Parts: sequence; structure tokens; C-alpha cells
Amino acid sequence: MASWENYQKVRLYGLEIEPLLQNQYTWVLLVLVVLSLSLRQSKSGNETIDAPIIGSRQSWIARWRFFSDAERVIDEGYSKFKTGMFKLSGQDMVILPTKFVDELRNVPENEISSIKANTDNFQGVYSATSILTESNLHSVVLQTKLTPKLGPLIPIIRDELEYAMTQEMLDFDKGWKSVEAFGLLIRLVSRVSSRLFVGDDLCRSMTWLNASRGYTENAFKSIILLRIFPQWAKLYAAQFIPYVWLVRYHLYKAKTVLEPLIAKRRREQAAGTLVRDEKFDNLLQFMDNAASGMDARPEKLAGRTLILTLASSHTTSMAACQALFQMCEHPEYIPELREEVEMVIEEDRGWRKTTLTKLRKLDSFVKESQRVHPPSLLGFKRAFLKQRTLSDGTVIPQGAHTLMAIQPHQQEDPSIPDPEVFDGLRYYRMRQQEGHANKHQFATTDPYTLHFGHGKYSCPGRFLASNVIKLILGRLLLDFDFRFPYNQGRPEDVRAHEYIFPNPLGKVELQLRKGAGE
Ligand code: HEM
Repeated sequence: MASWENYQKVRLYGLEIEPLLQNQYTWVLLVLVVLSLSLRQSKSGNETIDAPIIGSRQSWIARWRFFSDAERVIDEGYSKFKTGMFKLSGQDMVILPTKFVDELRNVPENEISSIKANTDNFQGVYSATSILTESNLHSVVLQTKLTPKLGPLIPIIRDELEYAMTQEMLDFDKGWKSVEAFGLLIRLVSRVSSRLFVGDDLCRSMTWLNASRGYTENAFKSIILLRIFPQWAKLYAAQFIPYVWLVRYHLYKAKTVLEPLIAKRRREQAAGTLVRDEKFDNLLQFMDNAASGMDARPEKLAGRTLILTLASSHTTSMAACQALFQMCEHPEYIPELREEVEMVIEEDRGWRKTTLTKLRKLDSFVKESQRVHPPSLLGFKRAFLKQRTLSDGTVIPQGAHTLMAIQPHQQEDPSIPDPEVFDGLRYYRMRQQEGHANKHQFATTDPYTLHFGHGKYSCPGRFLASNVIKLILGRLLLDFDFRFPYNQGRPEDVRAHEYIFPNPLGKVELQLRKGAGE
């Protein structure tokens, strides 16, 4: 008969159980394992949806395949089931047909949430992005304070861009210089964004810049790795992934500079001594003015500001870098794009509010670059907070997370007859058609162009992104010649899951043009 004495001698994989059972950490671990396994038993929203699964039914294998070859998996699902739903990456993702874009684009956020779906896709708890689900403070401020001021912001962005260029390219007048283009653009964009996000006080502080860049880089790496794990295993996996630790570290570093700044400005505001920039304060200040309750806590404001750098800097630099690579791959466009910039600047006598809207060829080129090298193959992510019956009778249960195959869908846009061809001035010509002058811009969305989403919850920062990209590329076109290094073509994009990044090792050679800056 089994007695306690006998039991004490039981060994599991060579380990004596009794000392283990006396250890409180063993119990904590056991409780966590049992809890997570039992959570796994209850089917999630996606698991209750009856839809064909693409790839292996073994979710680990399916997830790994999706990580390493998402394009093929998505194309397989899209070619077989594009008018219905299908599941990818095990059951992690339910792909809805794009015919539902219009029906879903303006549904209230207490029924379907875009930000929850996006932050969940970004592994919110581990990348710290889940703070954005606490309220829409950031979106309101972007839409009401930043977007209406895009005109007055041009000189501010240009000023910071000039400073950033001097920091980056001091010795560029000594002939051709080779640079890793993505890194350069990340540094330029993050300096410019910092000026708008945190203001003069901090935007050139290396502590802040290192924290915001370090956070963004490590958040992306954490997201990519954690997505390979099933939901129940993420908690444990995260403990062993150094990028996740670094996310926390950079968040902490950012707070060490942002929280005192918030406190200082609040003191100055109370004393009536706060120096305001009449043209544009900065996003942190705008959020502080508009925040209430929990949102107004300094650590929350600091966290939200840092997370905005992830939403803005990497995405903007990715688009700028893909366009720069396209220019090097198709140098035949450079003279025409350069001529447009020179002409518009002469007409406006400098960079003014109207200047960027007049750069229609450049706008078209950047949009076409995004079409052929998009940041993501999937988009229009939605989390269903309530059960919903779609117009064709499909029932989407509460808790489901859906996406759409935006890249294959865009290739079927009837206004793009030859989707496999890169045509940098395609959208420029489309805008010349009667009634189309304000359509087909980089920042405009439509049911076929979903890289910024579409409808009420589309990206609130896309107009700023468009301006920053045009200011940077316009400056490069005016003052630099650029090309790929000798005998090197366009560097292969780096792909992980549905995300597509410009190759960070991809080099571009730059040389100051004769007479530039005179
Ligand atoms: C080329 C650059 C960019 C791309 C491709 C991009 C793309 C996107 C996409 C796809 C979404 C989700 C939309 C949806 O779910 O329907 C989004 C949301 C968002 N973007 Fe952007 N974005 C860019 C630049 C920016 C910039 C510069 C900012 C900030 C100034 C920004 C701030 C945000 C924020 C805050 C959200 C979440 C909005 C919410 O709370 O619902 N983005 N972006």
C-alpha cells in the first residue's frame, strides 16, 4: 500500500519529489501550469469558428510555417477561399473576406475593437502596447491637435530634420558614402518624431532617443518571437526572451526622463511660467492637457508617449526606406522626381503648407512602393467584443480575432491593370482623371488599399507619416545623388509572419550633389 513514507521516496525523472513539494516556488509553478492548461481547454473565440484551416492542424507546426513562409500560406488560403473565411497559423488567425470591409469599418468600438486587435497582434502585455487600449486619448490628440496643424508643423519638422542630418552626415562632402539605409531613416524619423512628441526639452536627449529606439527595436523582436508560441505558453516563454526584458528596461529608462519632465511642466503651468510654443506644443503636453483620471498619471502618460513612437517611427521609416530602395532600383525616376521637387520649391519659395500637397509624383512613387513592398500582408484587424452576425449570415462569436488578406486583395484592384509591374507614377496619372484629384494619395484609404486600415479606425498618424516621408525624400532628392553599392541590387526584404521589413543591412551610397546647400 502506498504510504507517505513510500511516497516521499518517489522519484520523478531522477528528482526526489518531496523536497520539491516543500518548495513554495514549485507550488506557484504548478498552479500556473494547471491554470494555463485549463484555460487552454476552454475554446477561444477563434477556435469555435468553423472554417477551413490552411496548413498543418498541429498548431506548433502551423505557427512555425506561418512565421517562416506567411506569404505562401496566405496565398494558398486566399486562392482557395477568398470569398469565405479561413484560418491560419493554427487557429490564431481567422481571415475574413474583404467584402466585409464596408460593413465593419465604422462599427462602434464597444462592439468591435481595432486597437484591441492590433495590440493583441503586437503581444500587448509583453510589448507594453496594451496601454493604448485603456482609452483613446492618443487618437483624439492625434486627430484634433496634430493633423489640423500639419501645415505649421512643416518648419518644425524641417528644422529638426536639418539638425538630424548634421548629426548623421557630417562628412558627406567627401565623395560617395555607404550607409545602412533603414538604420539611417529610423534615426532621422525618430529625431523628427521626438521633436513633435516630447518637445524641445527632451527631443535631443540621448537617454530619450536611445530609450525610444531601443524600445521599438526590442518590442518588434519580442513580438516576432512570442507569436511563435501558443497563447498559454507565452507567459513562460517571455521570461526567457531577453528582448522582452529589454522592452521593460527601455520603458523604465523612458519613464526616468519623461516623468520628471511632466512634473516640471505641471509645476510651471501652475505657476504660470510654462513657455508655450504658439505653433505647436508637443503630443505629450497635449495629452497631459486632455487627460483625466488614470490616463493623467505621469507613468501612464509616459508609457503612452513611448508606445506612440512604436506606432509611428518604425512604420514611417519602413515606408521611406522602401521608397528609397525603389528609387535606387529604378533610377530612371530620379530626374523626374527631383525636377518636381525643385519646381514646387521654386514656385512656393521654400517648403510651405502647399508644397507637400503639390509633390504629386513623389506621393505616387511612395504609394506605389508601399503597394509592392507593403509593411504587412494582413491587416484590418478586428477583435469582436460581442457576437455579430454578418450580412451573409456568418456568425462571428465574441472573442474572435479576425484579419483580412490586404496584400492579395490589393493586387485585384480593377484600377491597377498590371499589378506585377512597378509603375512609380501610376497614382499620379490616376489623379489626373476627372474627379480623382484628391484620391489615390499615399495617405488615402479605400476598400482596396488597406495599409492604413479604412474607415473610422484607420491610422490617425498617416498624414504626418506622408509629410515626414516627403520632407526626407525631397531633401535627399534635392541635395544628394544615391545608388546601390557597385554590383549590388535591391536588398531582399526581411519577412517574419505577415510583417515585411526593409532589409536592415541593405546599403545605399549617398553623395552630396554639386552646388547642394549653396
Ligand atoms: C507609413 C506609416 C504608417 C503605417 C503604415 C501605419 C499603419 C497603421 C495601421 C494599419 C493601423 C491600424 C488601423 C486599423 O486597425 O484599421 C494604425 C493605427 C495607428 N497608428 Fe499608424 N501607421 C503609420 C504611421 C503612423 C504615425 C506616424 C503615427 C503617429 C503619429 C501612427 C499612429 C497610430 C496609432 C496611434 C494607431 C492606433 C489608433 C487607435 O488607437 O485606434 N501611425 N497605423
